[in-house]
Amino acid sequence: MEYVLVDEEDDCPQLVPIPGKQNISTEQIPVTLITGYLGAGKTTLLNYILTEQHNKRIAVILNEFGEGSALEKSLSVSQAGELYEEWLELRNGCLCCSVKDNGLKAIENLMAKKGKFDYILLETTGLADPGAVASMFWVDAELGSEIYLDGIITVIDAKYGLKHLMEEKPEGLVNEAARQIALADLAIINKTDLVNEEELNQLQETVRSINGLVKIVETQKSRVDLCQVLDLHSFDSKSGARLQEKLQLVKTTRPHLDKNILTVTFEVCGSVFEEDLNIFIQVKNTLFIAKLSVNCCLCRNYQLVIFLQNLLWEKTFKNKDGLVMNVIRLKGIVSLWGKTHQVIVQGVHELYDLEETPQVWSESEPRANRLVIIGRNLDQEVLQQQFIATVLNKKNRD
Ligand SMILES: Nc1nc2c(ncn2[C@@H]2O[C@H](COP(=O)(O)OP(=O)(O)OP(=O)(O)O)[C@@H](O)[C@H]2O)c(=O)[nH]1
Ligand SMILES: [Zn+2]
Repeated sequence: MEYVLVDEEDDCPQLVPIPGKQNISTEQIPVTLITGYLGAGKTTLLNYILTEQHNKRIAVILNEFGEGSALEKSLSVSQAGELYEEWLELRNGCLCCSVKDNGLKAIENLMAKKGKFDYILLETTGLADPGAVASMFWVDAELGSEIYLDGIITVIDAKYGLKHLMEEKPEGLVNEAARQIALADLAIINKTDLVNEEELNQLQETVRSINGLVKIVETQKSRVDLCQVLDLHSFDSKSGARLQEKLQLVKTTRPHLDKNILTVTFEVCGSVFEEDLNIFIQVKNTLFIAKLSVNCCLCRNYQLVIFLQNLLWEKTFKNKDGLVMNVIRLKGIVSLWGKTHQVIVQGVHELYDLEETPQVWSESEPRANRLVIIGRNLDQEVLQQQFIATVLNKKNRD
């Protein structure tokens, strides 16, 4: 069942079913976001994918939208080696702020005109915040869009990557290069021909210290095995089985350069207690309801919801220096009371989502909740304690 949000009186929105939307075909097209600092090798990667790929109709969208104020921007789309241009009207001249209204619609219009693509690659500018673009695609997919977010790739310049990561930003601002790494599912360290082994190791370590979950590959001329790039299913439950193993390998990191961004992980045994209460969750974020409505049976798990809300929206968690924790990406597997299947938790900035995976908890193994959180000012101990205090039922802890 699909829902739309009807925001009647200020803060009490209601969900209303959209008639006739139930039977929408689920054949959605994956979109992969390609981020990376200026000159890292994004376009080289796109060209490589287009020439390597033979059995997919891939559309490449180059988001060359600068900071300028022009209302119309062109959208270059290349498909099967053919290049054409579309004109987009952007209200505020920046794709990340308007992708939902315009960018996505433009892509859908394009498909209506030119026939469906099998895959979409979207290159964002070196400075755009990929998190904003990513969350829009993510939410839209839940709302019945034809497109879903498959993964986020960042291309890093082996020679200048460290320098970009070390750039000091004014108080409160995140280093863009670090943020791109924090969000990524795959980091491609490109131009390895320009560095020696020691430099390469140092960069790898730094990338790993920011994002303990990201897969790192090294390339020259962005030549990477396509199965490492496409169809990653990083945001859906299809990654469930692999994810559990992967999460177990992740370690809490010590920040190397950007003092702030790091990865924190913890495991708490037991199941999250599912209160069978008809509590109306106080919601401030409309996108959140939109997402929860899709998984309505899970949202009753309000203790977990409260933990996530405190972490992502209320930002009530502080580290030991009193600095507010700020999450860029979150991933985990939780065990809900009464559910035989593992549940995936995903978060990008302030959005999060719970989804049951096809993976069943094994009878012989104790159930556990494992979270990996990437962001600023995180403290592993504090987060684990908060998780236990907020989420785990008392009965469970004793
Ligand atoms: N030495 C070396 N140069 C490379 C490699 N890969 C790409 N380049 C060069 O680096 C330059 C920038 O590559 P692009 O692919 O245009 O980088 P980009 O990230 O798309 O750059 P912007 O779109 O400006 O942000 C080009 O001149 C490439 O030929 C590599 O592995 N080694
Ligand atoms: Zn923007």
